Amino acid sequence: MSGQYGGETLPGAGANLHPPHHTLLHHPHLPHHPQLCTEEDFCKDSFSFGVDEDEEDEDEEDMARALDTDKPRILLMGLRRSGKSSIQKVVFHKMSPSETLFLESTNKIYKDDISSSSFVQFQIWDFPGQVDFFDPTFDYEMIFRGTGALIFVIDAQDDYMEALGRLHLTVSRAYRVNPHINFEVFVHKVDGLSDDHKIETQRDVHQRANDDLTDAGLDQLHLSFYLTSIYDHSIFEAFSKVVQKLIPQLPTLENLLNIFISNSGIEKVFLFDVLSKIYVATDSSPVDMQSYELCCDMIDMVIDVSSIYGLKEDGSGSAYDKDSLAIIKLNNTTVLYLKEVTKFLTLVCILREESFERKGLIDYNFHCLRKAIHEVFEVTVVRRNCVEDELYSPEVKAPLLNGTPRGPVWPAAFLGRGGAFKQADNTSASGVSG
Ligand SMILES: Nc1nc2c(ncn2[C@@H]2O[C@H](COP(=O)(O)OP(=O)(O)OP(=O)(O)O)[C@@H](O)[C@H]2O)c(=O)[nH]1
Repeated sequence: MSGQYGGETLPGAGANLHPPHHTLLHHPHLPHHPQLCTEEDFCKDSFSFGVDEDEEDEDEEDMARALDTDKPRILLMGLRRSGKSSIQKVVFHKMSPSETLFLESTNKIYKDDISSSSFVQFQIWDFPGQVDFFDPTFDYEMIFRGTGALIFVIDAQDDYMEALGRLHLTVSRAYRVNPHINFEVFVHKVDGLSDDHKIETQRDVHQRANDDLTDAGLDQLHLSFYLTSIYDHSIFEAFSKVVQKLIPQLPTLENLLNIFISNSGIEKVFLFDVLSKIYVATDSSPVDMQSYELCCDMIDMVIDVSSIYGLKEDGSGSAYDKDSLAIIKLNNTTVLYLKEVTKFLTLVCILREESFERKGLIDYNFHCLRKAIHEVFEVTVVRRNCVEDELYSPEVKAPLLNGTPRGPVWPAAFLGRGGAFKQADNTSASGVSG
């Protein structure tokens, strides 16, 4: 076991909660991530198009294999040097932002299989800047057909008119092939802009992109816009939103978290993917960046301290496991409470010190919540297996998102069968379904 800080308070932690931005660099003790090992492994799993002819057959086989998988696919597209590879490396490979300065230009599609959570299993495909839709080796129809989200990255520090033209071409093609794709636009590198300039740029990009779509008769195509930078948490926030749209269980999780916080006197809760610090769900109160950043920093700190002091003497063990738990009391009467939920997920709560006096109640409710979350995913896996075993007809495939059932699945604990949350006044609260 490692990383247990149960009941311990780290004095003055609030003041020192900002370790260097990405201290998690290549942690060997995080849950095994098949694609996170080395750059070499990463490249082995890539495939290319429009490259040397003798590589083509192999590449096509790779592509066919990749397309065969049922995992949701997220595409990263945009002009050269807009920041696509940097985003992928910083969010999923713990590269520090300053290291991205040395990234070489991508000339192949890199397929990165993210299996960092038991249910958020998706692939990120990083495209080279010079994608040519007219290149016969680039089968864009096949690629777009299996895509869940298309992220188009626009460099906000550059003249973005060319990027807007490319955005229009890309999304209109993709939409014609697969109208179910979520189209996400990252107005990126905004760290170099003043606050006013950021807002103005986003407004301008939004306006021009939508005008282009209206002119092309594509008003029904919806684009979502995010201001992002790899130098702060905005890129993680934006990616969280992108990923959440691909999680069919999101409404169930949100309901569970709402019930949990209202019965436990908690102010805000995030369910995090530990490795990427993407939050896969939160309660329905608004997210403010400060709270999100605080929770991200807490995860970094727990993993860092665990990696140093929590492993066995022979260095075995994991920096994050079922006993991982941390409590930090800040100097402004706020308490941060982190607890393991699954191998890949952790819950981070923000609450007042006085609410934390009822720790027993919080722990009991956490136990119910944890059980419910496990049931959500067990039900999902069972349902997925049943569906896959029974039929492969288009009718059955249709409601699936790349192999995962859409629509809410109600765990027993949530429905009041397998348990119930306790309320702060100690009465029992059976779950409200729906
Ligand atoms: N200031 C700033 N620079 C960034 C940011 N993201 C990426 N960059 C820089 O932008 C440059 C290009 O980044 P890449 O990630 O290589 O861009 P790309 O879109 O993958 O480029 P291609 O592979 O040529 O298509 C690098 O020098 C990065 O350090 C950001 O958020 N802010």
